[in-house]
Formats: sequence, C-alpha cells, structure tokens
Amino acid sequence: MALLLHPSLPLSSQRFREDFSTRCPIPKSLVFSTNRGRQWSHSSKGIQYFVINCRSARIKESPSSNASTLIREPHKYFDQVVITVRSGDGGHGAVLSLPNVRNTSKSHGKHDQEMSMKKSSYKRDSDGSLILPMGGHGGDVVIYADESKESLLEFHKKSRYSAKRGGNVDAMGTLTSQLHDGYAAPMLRIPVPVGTVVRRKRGKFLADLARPGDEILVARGGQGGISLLEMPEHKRKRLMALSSNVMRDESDKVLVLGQPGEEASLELILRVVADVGLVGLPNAGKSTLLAAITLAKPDIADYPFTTLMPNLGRLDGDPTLGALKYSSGTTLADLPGLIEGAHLGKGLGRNFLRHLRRTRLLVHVVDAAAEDPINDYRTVREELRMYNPDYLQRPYIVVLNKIDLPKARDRLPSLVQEVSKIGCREAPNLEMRQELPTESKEAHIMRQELPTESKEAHILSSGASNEESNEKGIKDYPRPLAVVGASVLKLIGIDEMLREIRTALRKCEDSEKALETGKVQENHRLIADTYEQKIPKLPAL
Ligand SMILES: Nc1nc2c(ncn2[C@@H]2O[C@H](COP(=O)(O)OP(=O)(O)OP(=O)(O)O)[C@@H](O)[C@H]2O)c(=O)[nH]1
Repeated sequence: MALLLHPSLPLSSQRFREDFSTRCPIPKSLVFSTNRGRQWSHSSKGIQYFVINCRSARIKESPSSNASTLIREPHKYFDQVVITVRSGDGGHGAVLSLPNVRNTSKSHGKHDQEMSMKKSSYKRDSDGSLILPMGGHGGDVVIYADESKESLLEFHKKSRYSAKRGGNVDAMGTLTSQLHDGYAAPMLRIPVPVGTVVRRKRGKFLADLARPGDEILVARGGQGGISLLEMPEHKRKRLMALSSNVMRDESDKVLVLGQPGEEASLELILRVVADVGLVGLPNAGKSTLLAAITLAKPDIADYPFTTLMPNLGRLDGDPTLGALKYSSGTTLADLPGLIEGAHLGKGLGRNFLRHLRRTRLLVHVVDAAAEDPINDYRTVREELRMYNPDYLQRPYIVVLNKIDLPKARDRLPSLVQEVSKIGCREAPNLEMRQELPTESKEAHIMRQELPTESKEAHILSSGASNEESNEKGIKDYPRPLAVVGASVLKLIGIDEMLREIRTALRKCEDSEKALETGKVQENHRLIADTYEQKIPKLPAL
C-alpha cells in the first residue's frame, strides 16, 4: 500500500497528524518506508517524503497477532508476475549521393560517370547492382528457462526490459566503399525458472518453458532502414539500372528509418516442477518432513503458514533399483498449508494449488495429534476437489504424522483404518501427470484467452466429464495407495514412509512407460493402417 501525500502538505503539522491518525487506523507493527527504502515508525516526527510505502513484515515472534498485522505478502507473487518487454528499434539507413557526381559532371560525360561507378569498389549483388548499407537490426527479446533461477520475485523489482536499438549507417551523406551496415543489437535474453509459463497479459498462451534451455522469442527487433541514393531527376533513370535503391521522391525517405521494435506485456507464471507434492493443513509437519528426508532447509515453526513459497527438496534415488538407477533422484515440493476455502482464495492455498499440476504423486500429511485428524484430511481432499477434481484422481499416500505424541500414537490404528476407507476402490489414475502438465489442457485453457487463475481453475473443472465430477464427493475418488504413521520430527517410521513413497513413484513411472509404449504402438498401428489403405489390394491369383 502506498500513501501519496501532497508535496505542499506540512507533514509535521498537527493537521496532518490528526488527518492521518483518524483516517488511517494503523496497527503498531506498521512501518513507513520511502520509495528509496528508508523507514520510519509512524511516531517519527518531521517525515518529509511524499510517497510512503506501508508494509509490515510477518512477525515470527508473535504468531498470535495475525489479525491486526498488515501483510504485503510478497510471497503471493513469487510465482506470478507481469513484465513488459520491448525489442530494439532498427537502426536508420542513410540518404547518400554519389561522391564524384557533382565534381565530375561538368568535366566528364555521362558515360564516364557510369564507367567510374562500375569500376569502383562498391559492394555489388550477383547481378552487378550496388548493395547499399542498411541500419542494424534491433535486439530481439528472448525468455529462456534457467536452472539457476528459483522464483519470479526479482521481476517485481525490475519489470521492464528493453533490448538495444540497432546502429545507424554511419555516413556523411556520400557513398563510399568503406560504408558498413549499422551494427545489429545483441539479443536480450531473460532467464526465468524452469517451469515458467509465458503468456500475453490476459491473453494467448505463448510457451511452457518446462525444460532447462527452453526458450521463446517474445519480441522481435525492428528491421534496419535501407539506404537510398539521391540523384537529380534527369540522371535517376540511368542510375536505376545500377541500383534499385534510388530515391524517387521525398516520400521514399521513410524507407530509411529503422522499424520500431515491439512492446509486449507478458504474464509469467511459475509452476513448480516436482515429482511429489506435499499437501496438508498448516502445521501438519510438511516442512519438517521435507527437512527430514532431503537436504532442504525450509522454515519450520509452530504456527501456521511458515511455508510461504514452495520449498523443493531432492530425495535420493531408490536403492532397491540397483546402482544404475540409484542416482536418479526425486523432487519433493512442500506447498504452503491449505485451509478450508483455499480454492476460493482463502489463506495462501489457492496460489499454490496450481503447483500440484506437475506432480505425479501427492503425499497428504495429517497431524494425527490434532483435534479431528479425519476432518482435517477431508478438508484438504475437499479443497483439492473444489479446485480441480482431477487432483483427486492422482495417486497419493497419507502420512499420519506426530505419532511420537501419545495422543496420536494411541489413535493411530483406528485412524489408519478410517483414512484407508475414505474413497472408492478404483485404482488412482496413474496417467494423470502426463495428461495435465503438457500443453494439452493448459494450452487449451490459455488459448481461450482467459485472464485469471480462477477462470483457469474453473475451466479445468468444467466440461462434460467435470460436471459429473462436481457431483462426486471425495468418497467417489480412489483411496490412498498407502497410509503410514510417522513422526517426521523424531524420525519414527521414516523408512516405511520412504518405502511407500518410492513404491508409489515406481508404479507411476511404470504406468507412464507403459502408456508411452502403448502410444508408440498405437502410432505404428495407425501408420501401418494408412499404408495398407494406400496399397491397392491385388486380386488373388
Ligand atoms: N511432536 C511433533 N511435532 C512435529 C512433528 N512434525 C512437525 N512437528 C512440529 O509441528 C510444527 C509445524 O511443522 P511444520 O513442518 O512447519 O508444518 P507445515 O505443515 O510445514 O506448516 P505450514 O508451513 O504452515 O504449511 C513445528 O513446530 C514442528 O516442529 C512430529 O513428528 N512430531
């Protein structure tokens, strides 16, 4: 929030203080900062700046004071940003005259002039016509996926990117053999995290930069202007045989100007790429789980929403697969806690729900020592269903956490039983990951030029099949692949949990491979069928 104050306002005056304090009730934790980043508390006297950014940071030490705390929530935007890019204008060409025309026209005949031009060392085409220098090409703007980038936060500080313009033809008005084209401006390459989707602001899908090195040209640099030869009218016709770039009249001068670059407003949306997505209510222990089994160092605290950005961790490969495959690790994403109503934008949840799209397995973390763990579990399933019913088709396991606490330990057997029974026996859709993250649905949605994530979510959950799924409850979706009790803090039951995660992942991989092979075979069959149709059947002898 920024308060704009009129420069003439005596800020230290009583009136200001009264106006300000009556019109803007502010919490104690409010900090004023100028647009240059300096800060004052609101009791400071003699504030002399005109733009005051009001922000209040999350206060880790006082979790209870959440209601009165103003939060600017930069974390909400780490994964979404609008930037403006501009490619460079093309450099200008030049209007040139032949050097010896004026000096020699009196002393030599027309024939001599043409001969001298023909003999000169000007650049020529294969047909002998003169090549005149051109203005340099303006710089293109390219966005590419860079593994070293983790979030889109930096684009909030700098949201405008302009490539350089091409160089002009450096001429003094006379054609010489030393004239060069204007220099072509370098391409401006903007790195973004792997998994960034690029689309026009409120519009067309442009690219899904899902792999390192994927790139897209988002603004093409302007073309350089051409150069023209200026000639007195009576000599023009003859010269036109030597060069096509002869200026016919003043209006031709427009061709000398470089083309302007393109400007585009782009929306960048980061979708975390991870094999496993950890979901659960705030405080369930997701970050602790991630820290227990990977080298990730997420924030852990005993109050909700410690996780403001998805944390990624890498799990070592499966040792049972042997040396060759052991090194192939799995990425886990710890998503901020979901709360009831997250799909409507409550809490931090909805912003992060889309990150589940690229995961192949979900791990539900439930605080088994909570008041009503079954209800908590249902709440999260329900939120996922409301956001996108397809998420409930995805394979998942449930970790009943905190079994080091007596309350959780005692009820573990009954909890396992109850959770295992929620859902139908139908096998989860192991092909989910291939259906969702690829261009198909996403591109389809974006091509419909939908502005907001909410619509996107809506569309994902609309359509004929999804109408049915809206009628379905969480009981109609597949049961978990496994339910395990663990204490991720005290490292109890970790081995079993890891075993279940790896087994589930292996199943996903196997089914993906099977699907891939099926697709290839189907393709071969189609090709064979087409081929057969083309070959006329010979009558039997
Ligand atoms: N006793 C016990 N406490 C745990 C266990 N796992 C996590 N905790 C505690 O539970 C609290 C919340 O843990 P986090 O890992 O931050 O929970 P989270 O689900 O990531 O929370 P959000 O970031 O809000 O989504 C912390 O105080 C942890 O120390 C466990 O197995 N046993």
